[in-house]
Amino acid sequence: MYQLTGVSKEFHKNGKLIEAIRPMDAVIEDGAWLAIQGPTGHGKTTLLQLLGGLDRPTHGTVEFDGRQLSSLSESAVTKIRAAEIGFVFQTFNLIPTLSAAENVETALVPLKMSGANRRERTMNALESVGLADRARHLPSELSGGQQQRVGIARALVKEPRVLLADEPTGNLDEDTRDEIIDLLEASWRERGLTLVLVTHDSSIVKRAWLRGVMRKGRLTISEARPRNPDTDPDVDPDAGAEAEAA
Ligand SMILES: Nc1ncnc2c1ncn2[C@@H]1O[C@H](COP(=O)(O)OP(=O)(O)OP(=O)(O)O)[C@@H](O)[C@H]1O
Repeated sequence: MYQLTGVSKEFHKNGKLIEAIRPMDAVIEDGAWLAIQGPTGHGKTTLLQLLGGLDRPTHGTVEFDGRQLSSLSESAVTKIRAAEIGFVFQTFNLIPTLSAAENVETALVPLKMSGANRRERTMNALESVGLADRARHLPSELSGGQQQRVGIARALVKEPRVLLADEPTGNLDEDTRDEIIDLLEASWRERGLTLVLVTHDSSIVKRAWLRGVMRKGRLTISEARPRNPDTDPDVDPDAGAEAEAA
């Protein structure tokens, strides 16, 4: 799914150089469930932005499904992002003046489908997160957990290949956190997604399949738990090798 080679990201602020990502390599296999933790300011969000094509590395290449995000035009990356990459944010990022359904539907606008098709997919997505009966509610009329469910429906409605979640439960209490992680995990399992999630919460990392640690701008990935063949979907063991050969 992802192959990062020699990737670094530098920022310049007030005449100072900030090395948010130091030169690193990584492979994230198709169908992986990777939870990334690490101290604050060590590059986790920056890494997610590179994986999502929201930003470009200073050096190195980010390959997504055989395509080098770093060398594609802005419009080509925007197209990939719109069709194949779902984002979930800590602060939900819903548009306050739009209903739950309208917020979800916004993700389909760039995909050029009929209004009827958009509305049908929107309702299916809201139903899949248990919020069909809240379709007309504004974000301010929903609880934090419900708002995050809308955020997840918005990310899933386009049927992405990857879900990138940045502290998706950071603003929620523990019970709601567990519900949201259950939902993300079910989506990963049922839809065969690749799930990459950043969190400060060790109890979430224990549920993931792979544990990533981001320290001083470098990611190391290790197995968090053995794969359970009864409940975990298959991954394509050659995905990394294929990306390497491409
Ligand atoms: N747009 C930017 N301009 C300048 N510096 C930036 C920018 N984005 C991030 N940084 C800096 O890069 C470093 C890594 O930031 P990043 O947000 O990736 O860390 P993080 O691990 O996600 O932190 P947290 O856990 O607090 O969210 C920090 O020193 C941050 O100040």
